[in-house]
Amino acid sequence: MTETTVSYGFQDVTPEEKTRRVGSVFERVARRYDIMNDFMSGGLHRIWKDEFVEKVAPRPGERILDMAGGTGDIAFRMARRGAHVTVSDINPHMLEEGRKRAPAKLADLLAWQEENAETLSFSSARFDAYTIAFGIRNVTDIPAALREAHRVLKFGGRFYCLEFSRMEWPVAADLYDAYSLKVVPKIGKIVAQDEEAYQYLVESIRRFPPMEEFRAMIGEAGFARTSVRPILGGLVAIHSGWKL
Ligand SMILES: C[S@@+](CC[C@H](N)C(=O)[O-])C[C@H]1O[C@@H](n2cnc3c(N)ncnc32)[C@H](O)[C@@H]1O
Repeated sequence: MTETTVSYGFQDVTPEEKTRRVGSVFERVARRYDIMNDFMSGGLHRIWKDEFVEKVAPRPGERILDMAGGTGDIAFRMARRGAHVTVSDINPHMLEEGRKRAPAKLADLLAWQEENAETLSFSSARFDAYTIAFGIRNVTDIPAALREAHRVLKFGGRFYCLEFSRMEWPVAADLYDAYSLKVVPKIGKIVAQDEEAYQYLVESIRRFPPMEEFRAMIGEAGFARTSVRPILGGLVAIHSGWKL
């Protein structure tokens, strides 16, 4: 009998092993996670996150679940617009860094809760919107996480995902490949003292499904009116869908 495997970067491992290894990656990098994002992307991740939150268009009083919310970058942006945001992540070390960084004036709008995206403890039809930024490719069972996103949304609720994808500009794509696979792990070694963690993070981008394939997966989870907006030729993409 063949054992089910999933990708951990370029390696195929058991689902349990992926969950364990991803947990270890984010435990190790939690303290340097935010500074590494600036180093790796030259600050671009801030612009992508701003664009993502523009698309979400949170309204005052809305209840939003920011899944795989890590150290809170997306949640802070949405809470600044008056939304009540539950920041959930499987990793307590990432949430702990987020709590430390949270602006005091947003405290009443933020709740922090450890959760596995695949098996949420929230009741059904609870949130107006669900966001997940640079998180879904780290989840072991992606279809299960998408089904859970659909379950916890109210009817009329919105789903948004920001994730790295495949750049489709030919020359730029080759340069980006070389930069991410060869340079980023070295930056990880210097800044976060962890080359292996950043090797995984860049390899996992290559193993993530292409935009249209991922869009189909969102549809299979039950979402309607799915769409995808590529940014920088598909380097990153914003996927969205509705629970109708
Ligand atoms: C690259 S970080 C993204 C953090 C944040 N959303 C951001 O944009 O900066 C990925 C996060 O996914 C979380 N994660 C991985 N697997 C998860 C799962 N099954 N359920 C919830 N969070 C998960 C990790 O712990 C990590 O905090």
